[in-house]
Order: sequence, then structure tokens, then C-alpha cells
Amino acid sequence: MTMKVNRIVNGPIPDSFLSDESQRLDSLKFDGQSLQVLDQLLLPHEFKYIPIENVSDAFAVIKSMQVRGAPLIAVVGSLGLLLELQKVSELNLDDIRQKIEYLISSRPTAVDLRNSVNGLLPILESVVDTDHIKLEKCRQYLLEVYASEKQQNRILVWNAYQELLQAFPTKKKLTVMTICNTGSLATVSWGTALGVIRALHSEHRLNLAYVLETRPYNQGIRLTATEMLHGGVPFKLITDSMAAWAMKNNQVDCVLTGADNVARNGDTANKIGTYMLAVLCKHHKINFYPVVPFTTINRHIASGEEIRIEERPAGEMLRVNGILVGNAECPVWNPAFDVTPADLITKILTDFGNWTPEQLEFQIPE
Ligand SMILES: CSC[C@@H](O)[C@@H](O)C(=O)COP(=O)(O)O
Repeated sequence: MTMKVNRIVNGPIPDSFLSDESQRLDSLKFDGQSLQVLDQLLLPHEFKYIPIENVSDAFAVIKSMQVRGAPLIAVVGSLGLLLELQKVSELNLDDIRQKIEYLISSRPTAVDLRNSVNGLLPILESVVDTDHIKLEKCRQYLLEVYASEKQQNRILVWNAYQELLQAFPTKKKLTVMTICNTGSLATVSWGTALGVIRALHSEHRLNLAYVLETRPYNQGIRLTATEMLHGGVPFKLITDSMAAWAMKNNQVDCVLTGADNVARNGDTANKIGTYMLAVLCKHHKINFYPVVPFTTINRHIASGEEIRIEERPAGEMLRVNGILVGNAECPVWNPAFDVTPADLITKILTDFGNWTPEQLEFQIPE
């Protein structure tokens, strides 16, 4: 997969656009040789960075949800592998292939990680390069996963922002709704849907964001609310069950969500509850937009039926911050994601342009 994809809507992007990086929380610290990630399970009460030295460390923090959010998972997995490859002098093809599969198994729905680490395969399979050159190319590629996530995110947010200006030409300020956490804590940059909400705020075009609590694991209340408070972005936290009532009684202009896996026909997997929002949008005639980096598009699958939905442990539903709130014996079904069918989606906003689901397949870059 090529990393460089550029299709900037109404570009060039002015330097002033999202220039104040102090408004962002750092999901990780990486200096080229050492990596530390923010333990998101401790938020909002404690900001603690934990060191990652290899693939098993990366796997552990992704699996446990200390690190989450599709783009961030991809970067942390890739950097975990990079740190290992920086320590070896000889290429071990089987070992790298096994590590790629191991990393992918940590979160099966989020396709960014799969797309990113699988990008090593053509390098490993080259019949021209020596092992020494392959090793060096693998390192460069993995570093590029990190660098390009940052660059592409700015384009993604800009493109999505342009779409909203165009869709609501007479609105001075928008009221939006969002689910889960799609901000700097889910990426190494501004974020996807939450990045767009940030942009609306910094361009004085945001009235209010309704932030869903996002049961069962509360990424909305623990993470998004923390980011909004940190950046001074106007928002109101609501429980997931208040979404319909908020749409009915308050003007909501659009719903902006992230995505974990988008099929060629535009069917979009995202945090459980997203499908419910799309259905509500249809009833209330509200625009529904997934904000989607190129790395989240799964060109290998035709529709959402092929997306594997991760199921998480019962304890994540029965406990809040480790405290048991239900009977430990409760039978539980805990799917982490759902799939919004393409026909409920207004447009898919991407870093290579903004497309209706019908257009998407013909626009995905090689
Ligand atoms: C930029 S984030 C896109 C998605 O990863 C996000 O919307 C989401 O569903 C996160 O789920 P999580 O289970 O917290 O990793």
C-alpha cells in the first residue's frame, strides 16, 4: 500500500489551520529510538506514559486498550516492530511475518494496523533486494507509517472541514454530535471526527458538540470529554440513550464519527452505537459523516458483511473503572463495533477527497 495520497479539497491548506499544537494531548512520545505511550485506561485521573520496547509490549498495550483508536493502534504496532528491527543486524523473514500476524490479531476489526504492517510484505518478498537492503527498507517504511499519519491527518481534517462549509453554506456555527474518541488520543495528530470538531472550533464555526458517553467502555466520558476540556472546545456530554432526544429537541446539524474498517461499497464499521446514530440521523434528516483516513479503507472487502466484529470481555461492560456495577455472573454479549450500511451515510470524508458511498470504490487510490 502506498502511503502518499494527496487530494486536497480547495487547497492549499493555510499555515494557520490547526497550527496551535498545544491544544492537543500527546498519545505517545517518540524520538526515533524510544517510545512511550499514554496509558488511556488511567484517564482522566492520571497521565502516565509507559515505555514500549518491542512487539510484545506493543501487543499488550493494544490488547488491553491502554492504547486504542484505529490510527494510533497502527502507529504503535508499527513502531513496536521498528524498535525490534533497529536492534537486529540480520533479517529473519519468518520472524517478521509471525510478528506481523501477531500484531494484527490484537484488534481484529481495526484495519489500519493490518494495512500498515502488511505494507512490509512487498518489501520482504522482493527478489531484487539483498537482506541488508530489505531490513533497511522495512525500518524506513515503519518510520513512514508514523510520519505519514501526522501529515495525512491534517489533510483529512481540512477536507472534512471544507465539506461542512459547503454542506452548510448559510450556517455561521454548527452543532454536531460524535461518539467514542476520535481525537488526538486515537491518533498521533488532531484526530479524525474530533479533529474536524477542533477545526470548527478554532475557525469559530462550532456552536456545540454533543459527546456520547459511549458505553460499554466509556471512551466518550473518559477520553473525548478530557480532550474537549483540555482544548476549551464547547461540548455537552450525554449518555448514548439521550442521542435521539437530543436530535429531536435541539438542532443537531450533523453527526461526525470515526471508522475502523470501511468496505469498498462504503459500509463502515465503527464503535458500537454508531449504527444507531446513523438510523437516528435518517429519521431526523441529519447528515451523517464518517471521517476516514486512507489507511482505514479495506479495499479487499466488497461490503460490511465481510468485516469481523471484535467481541470484548464481559468485564468491560460489568465494571466501570475496575468497579463491578453488575452481578459478575451476568451473561453478556459485548461487540466492540457495529457496521453502518452505506445507504445511511451522507458522505465519507477522506484524505483523498469527500465521496458518497457510491463514488468511493472508484476513487480509492492504488
Ligand atoms: C480515529 S478513531 C476511529 C475509530 O478507531 C474510533 O471511532 C473507535 O471506534 C475507537 O474504538 P476503540 O475500541 O476505542 O479502539
